[in-house]
Parts: sequence; structure tokens; C-alpha cells
Amino acid sequence: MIAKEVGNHVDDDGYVPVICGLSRCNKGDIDAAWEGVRYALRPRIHTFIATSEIHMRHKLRKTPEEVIQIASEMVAYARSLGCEDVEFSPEDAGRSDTEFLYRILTEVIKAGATTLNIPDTVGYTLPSEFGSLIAKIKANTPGAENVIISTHCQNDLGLATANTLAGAYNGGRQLEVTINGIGERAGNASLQEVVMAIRCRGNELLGGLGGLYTGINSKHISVASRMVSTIGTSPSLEYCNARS
Ligand SMILES: CC(C)C(=O)C(=O)O
Repeated sequence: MIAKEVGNHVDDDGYVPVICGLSRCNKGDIDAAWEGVRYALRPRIHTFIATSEIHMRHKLRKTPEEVIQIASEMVAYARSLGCEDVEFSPEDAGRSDTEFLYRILTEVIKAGATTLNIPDTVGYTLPSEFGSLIAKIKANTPGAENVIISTHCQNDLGLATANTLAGAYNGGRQLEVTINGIGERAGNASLQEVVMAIRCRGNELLGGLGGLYTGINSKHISVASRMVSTIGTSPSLEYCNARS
């Protein structure tokens, strides 16, 4: 329904939203995601697999080579369904070996990934580290110049917005955020904080890169924020409750 209704809406200025389905790196998930998004004018499949040592060894029980093979096969599989827009995430990238990230990202680009999303899944990095990770991925991943680099920052240490901005400063051109910062545990980077930081300081602070801007009409943010706050508690409250 979302794909058919929202995904077929063309704004007055010609903008059409991308409708994206998230899936683990397996055919069943990817088929289900494709079924959910395929009726949109701009469908996308976002597939992910963990790349940190701790996740590969204890959660996936796979070797790094097996993880690379699964990731590239599943990105190619998503493309083979007719989906021209495929996002790939190396889950727990913030705690992954950077050399391994370059290798897996190189392979998924070859397999057809169009966006590389870099998640700080457990909200562990500091802004300097996350910014440097984005810069290093851009510099050391062959083919990265032809895809969009994206950030996905969790807020466990209260740094999701700062990390997202550091990612943008270092070349991230898709920033994954949520209204009011809702999300797992302490939440994700907050849309309103990131949008307003870029709006207020993007030209000045990020001017060396030609200035940054978003296409978001900030006048609608407070209405959206109030609406979302009526249907759930805030991430920080959930986080405190979970720990008390
Ligand atoms: C699936 C990915 C993007 C994710 O949510 C995370 O790693 O936090």
C-alpha cells in the first residue's frame, strides 16, 4: 500500500519518494522486501550483514570470506529481481576492521550496490572516529566514487547527531535519521537536529566542501515531531527504563 500510494505520488516540483524495504542477506527476506516496494516508482532494497569480528564469529558463525560471498551474492540477487537501486550495510561497521570493510564494500559495488550505508550499530564511535571511517572508506574502496555513501548512527553514547554530521563533513551524502530520534535502545540520529544543524551551519562549517543542504522543508518538522510523539515514548526514556 505504501509503495502504491506514497511511492507513486509526484510532488509539484517533480520529486518522487524512494520506497525502501530492509532485509537480511537471504533470498526469502529479499523477495519479501521486493514484493513490498516493487510497485513504487522508485523502489529500493536495503540488505545488510554483520562485518565485525564479534558479530561474524558469534552471531553469524561465518568466516569473513563466507560473509563477503553472501553479501555479494545477495546484492546481485536483489539486482536480478529488477531492482536497480540496492543499498548495502555492513552491520556494526563502527566496530569492524577497516581493511575488511574496504574488501566487502568493493565486492558489493561490483555486484551492483548503489548506496553503501555505514552503520555505527551499537553507537560506539566518537565523531572523529566516525568521520575518519567515512573518509577512509571513500579513499580506499575502489568504485566508491560511483555510489552514495550513507551514515546510520545510533545514540547509545549520545553522539548520533555529532557522528552523522562528522560523516556528512567527510563525504556522506545520505544521512539516515528518524523523527524525534526514535529507534532501538537510545535511538538513532534525530532528523530535526541533523536537518537544523545543516540548515544553520552547513554553509559556514561545511563550506569547504561546497556547502551542504537538505531538501527538507523545516517548517513541517514540528508538526511531524508532535505527531510522532503522540504514538510512542522517547528513545531516551525507553533506554533508561530498560536499564532500571
Ligand atoms: C540494518 C542496519 C542499517 C542497522 O539498522 C544498524 O546496523 O544499526
